Amino acid sequence: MPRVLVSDALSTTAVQIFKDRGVEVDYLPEIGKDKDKLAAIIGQYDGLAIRSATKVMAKLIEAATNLKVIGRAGIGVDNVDIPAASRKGIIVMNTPFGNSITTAEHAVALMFAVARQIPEANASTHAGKWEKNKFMGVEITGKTLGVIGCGNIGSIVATRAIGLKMHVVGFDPFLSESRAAELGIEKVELDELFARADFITLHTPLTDKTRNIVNAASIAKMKDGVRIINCARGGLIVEADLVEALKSGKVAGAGVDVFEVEPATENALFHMPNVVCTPHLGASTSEAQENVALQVAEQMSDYLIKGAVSNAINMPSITAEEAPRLKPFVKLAEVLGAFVGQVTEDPIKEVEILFDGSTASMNTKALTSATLAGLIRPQVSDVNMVSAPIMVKERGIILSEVRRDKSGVFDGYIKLTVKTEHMTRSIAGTCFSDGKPRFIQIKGINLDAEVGQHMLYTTNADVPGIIGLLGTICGSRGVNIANFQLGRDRPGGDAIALLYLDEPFPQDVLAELRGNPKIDSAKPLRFDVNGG
Ligand SMILES: NC(=O)c1ccc[n+]([C@@H]2O[C@H](COP(=O)([O-])OP(=O)(O)OC[C@H]3O[C@@H](n4cnc5c(N)ncnc54)[C@H](O)[C@@H]3O)[C@@H](O)[C@H]2O)c1
Ligand SMILES: O=C(O)[C@H](O)COP(=O)(O)O
Repeated sequence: MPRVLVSDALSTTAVQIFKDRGVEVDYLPEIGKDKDKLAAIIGQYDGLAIRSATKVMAKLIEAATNLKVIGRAGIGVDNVDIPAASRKGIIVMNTPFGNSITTAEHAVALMFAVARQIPEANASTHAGKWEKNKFMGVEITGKTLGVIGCGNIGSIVATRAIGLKMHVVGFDPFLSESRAAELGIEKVELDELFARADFITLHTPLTDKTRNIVNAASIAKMKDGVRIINCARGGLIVEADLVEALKSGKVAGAGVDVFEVEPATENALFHMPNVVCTPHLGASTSEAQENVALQVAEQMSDYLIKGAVSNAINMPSITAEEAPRLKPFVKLAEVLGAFVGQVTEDPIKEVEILFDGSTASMNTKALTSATLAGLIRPQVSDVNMVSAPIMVKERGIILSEVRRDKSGVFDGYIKLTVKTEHMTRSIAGTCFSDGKPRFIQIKGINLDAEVGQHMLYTTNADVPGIIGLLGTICGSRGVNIANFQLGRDRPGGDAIALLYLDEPFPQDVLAELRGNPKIDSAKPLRFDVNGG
């Protein structure tokens, strides 16, 4: 039974869902804050469910020897070292929509709070001061709101603001004109947004491009008296620059839910007039927390139990419905990759994967990942469908995928072609109704060969006596041949043989075979025929 650790304060709905789905679960909501304790136990778990308090960095990932999936009950995954997780073959998934409305509402709430100085007025009133003249606010009706990042949350904020009679300008490099029109917002460049907005709200992920997007230079481009709201990530604003701009009056107010360093127990923004701070509460409503807990537990269970992948950051999605149909083809793709990976010694420069007929309409991203995993596993043993694409990219291998309509007798097949400096190799395979992978073409030679755990692949000229030669050498050295497959491109042309063996082919017999002038090459192969 797979085992999951919940290391942050998720709704306990998640715990029940894990149990109902047949996943053992430990709920230790405080442990995520204690790096050492977490590292000491993480090796026991197949899954880790987190919010933003658990930092899953390279050291923890190193210790996570059994971990297969990290589930983020929320949106931002900047607390997870995704490249390190991918290299280790760990899927990272989030719950992209579960808390968007809640977070958008928090941004709108902060905007009002800043516009009308509600927290300070509240504190003053509770203190019995009745400072009616002190808290003069501004209306938001008719004002321009600049939304930086018009994805799920940004677009909800935009539509709410339009409902509040604001004019909305948006900057997002991935926002199309048609989407902007659909939302009723004006798409502008960043500098124009800075120049025109009375209120600015941030809704981008924290990336190298967005880090420090609000700094002294960008603030200088803004309107005097601008108000800034940040419910996205702390690193988007240079806090020291914001403090200076608040002091000078350039920025009239700020609503800040997220900080450069969290938990933020000390910060230069604290105690400043008209700075409204909340402790990363954007996603903290009972509705959102139920949503994300339920969703993350379902997604993680689906993956651990059924192999279905949804909302993964570092792996193509595989739905629970398609997982059973895809499974044999994933195996086929791995086996094709493994064949070429084992017979290719030169560094690989290019990989082409052709999806013919029915395979072209399958989840080819998943099939490509599986092919690549099989292909590079002989060189890097610790690789899977998650880590293979990143490793292939890191090695500078050029990858191309081709899809085409059914072109031959098979309903569909996959053909893998690999180029090195010196040669091009190709292999094709399909799955029959028994779900078993078959090689249907090797080196352009047609055949119909099952996949065995231990095999020997030889190439030779098509001349009489090869079967006898292989049989004699193997027989005299006690190597039992369980089965045999032959193929040739034409009479007297190039020929190949596949021998099915009970055990790995002995090295000394291999040397004898390779020394025989009738055999061009002989390569022992091993396939994981039983593994998922
Ligand atoms: N305060 C909270 O509790 C809380 C809750 C949820 C999400 N968040 C944060 O909000 C962020 C946004 O969430 P979302 O669900 O809207 O994500 P999303 O992926 O739907 O939207 C992000 C948008 O940012 C855009 N973007 C990327 N780089 C940009 C750039 N350089 N300039 C402008 N736009 C850029 C993207 O194109 C995308 O449209 C998350 O990454 C997360 O960090 C915070
Ligand atoms: O990215 C998110 O989903 C938010 O930052 C929420 O974080 P939290 O789960 O720690 O509240």
